[in-house]
Amino acid sequence: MFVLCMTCNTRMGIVSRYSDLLFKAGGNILEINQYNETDSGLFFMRIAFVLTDESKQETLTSELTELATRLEARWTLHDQTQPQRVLLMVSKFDHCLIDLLYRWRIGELKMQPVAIVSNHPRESLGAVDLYGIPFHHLRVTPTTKPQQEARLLDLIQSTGTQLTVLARYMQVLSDEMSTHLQGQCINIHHSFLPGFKGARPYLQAWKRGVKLIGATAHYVTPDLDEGPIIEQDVERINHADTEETLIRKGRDVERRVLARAVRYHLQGRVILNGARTVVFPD
Ligand SMILES: Nc1nc2c(c(=O)[nH]1)N[C@@H](CN(C=O)c1ccc(C(=O)N[C@@H](CCC(=O)O)C(=O)O)cc1)CN2
Repeated sequence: MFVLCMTCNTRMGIVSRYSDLLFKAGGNILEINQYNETDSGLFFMRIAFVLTDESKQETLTSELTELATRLEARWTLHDQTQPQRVLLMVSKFDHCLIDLLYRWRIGELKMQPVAIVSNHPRESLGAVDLYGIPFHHLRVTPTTKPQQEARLLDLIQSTGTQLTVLARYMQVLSDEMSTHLQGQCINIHHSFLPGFKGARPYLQAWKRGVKLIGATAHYVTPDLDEGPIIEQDVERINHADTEETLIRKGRDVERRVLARAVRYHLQGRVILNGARTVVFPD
């Protein structure tokens, strides 16, 4: 199966042009989603299709390129039989990492984990099964971040990483690194953004006395906790909760929000729209 994502200035006939092109190329559309953003005049579309004759893929790609040029469209085409190479990053809290690895092991997340990176030694993860995925301890201090990030960048390039997931990685990536990874790095923030940014959102939530806590998965940008949001969810809490019970209740929300965001990204269901996203959920 292939997934085509495109965005361009809206006009009549975009859907029919693509569906006609795919039909003539022997493509069978399995799922199609589109959205017209009236304010901006932008059009967004995702088409999942199979090719009845795989040998036509090259011709199809050149025809799609021509059409995108005529439409001045931004587009991507992913062969879903080629799982994306994913680098997972973690600090002390491993619940999101373990959850992603479990969903990968049972086939829910179609990805190819290529490395697990932590700023803490392997022992900090205890007896967690990493299924033979190479583990890299990249220690960092405020003064060694450039060197550490140079090693991280080497690893991302040498493993052919296509998606980096910050699964409770608690170090701020530099402007250079987050810009280099634009649209290819997803972070799980343990609050319902824009509320309670920073490193201790559950303490902030407890002090504020909120009745709902949440989690937010977003693409990483140089602006801390400001990246385009992919997915969010909440959990009801009450006056009797402490920071500890919020951290416990928060773990479940973080796990499901990050897993959904990673799945949507891997399935080509997220299209960047400036500082926001268009998401076609499954
Ligand atoms: N460029 C970005 N890098 C990271 C982002 C981001 O949005 N843009 N998100 C963080 C994750 N995060 C919240 O979700 C977060 C992590 C860490 C901190 C923080 O203040 N860290 C301190 C050090 C904390 C420590 O050593 O324990 C720091 O880096 O000085 C705030 C928010 C991941 N990276």
